[in-house]
Amino acid sequence: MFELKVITRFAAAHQLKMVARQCENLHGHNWKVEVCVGGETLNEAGVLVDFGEIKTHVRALMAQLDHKFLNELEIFDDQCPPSSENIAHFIGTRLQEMISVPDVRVTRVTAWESDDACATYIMN
Ligand SMILES: Nc1nc2c(c(=O)[nH]1)N=C([C@H](O)[C@H](O)COP(=O)(O)OP(=O)(O)OP(=O)(O)O)CN2
Ligand SMILES: [Zn+2]
Repeated sequence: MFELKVITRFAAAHQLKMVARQCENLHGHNWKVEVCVGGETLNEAGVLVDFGEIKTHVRALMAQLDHKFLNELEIFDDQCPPSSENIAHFIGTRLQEMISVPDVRVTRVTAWESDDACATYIMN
């Protein structure tokens, strides 16, 4: 299998309950997001899918998150708070819906909220 990775970033604010107490205060992160897509078959140009297509889709998703107060977005709520886990899940599931190339699927999304902490959603 071939796997491609595209890295993007966004800045946003959030509040989390029931983690470390200081997370309940409004605060922000500069998230780094790694998106991986995989597949078996290369096209006639010798690529799985154009990096540009993946970047276009990921940028559209980043635009929904960048410089937002994540708790106020419709995609998050008390059952799905804006943790790095749920951010990675949101990006992965939406990106899969956007990719137009058959047999290319999102394999994993990693959301780094700092240099030393990240959450990865692995797609089935
Ligand atoms: N599994 C998760 N744990 C935590 C998440 C998360 O999304 N998934 N998020 C947070 C908060 O975003 C919080 O802002 C991070 O705070 P903290 O862990 O305290 O980060 P620090 O850099 O301040 O940590 P140090 O202890 O100074 O390294 C928390 N947990
Ligand atoms: Zn935080």
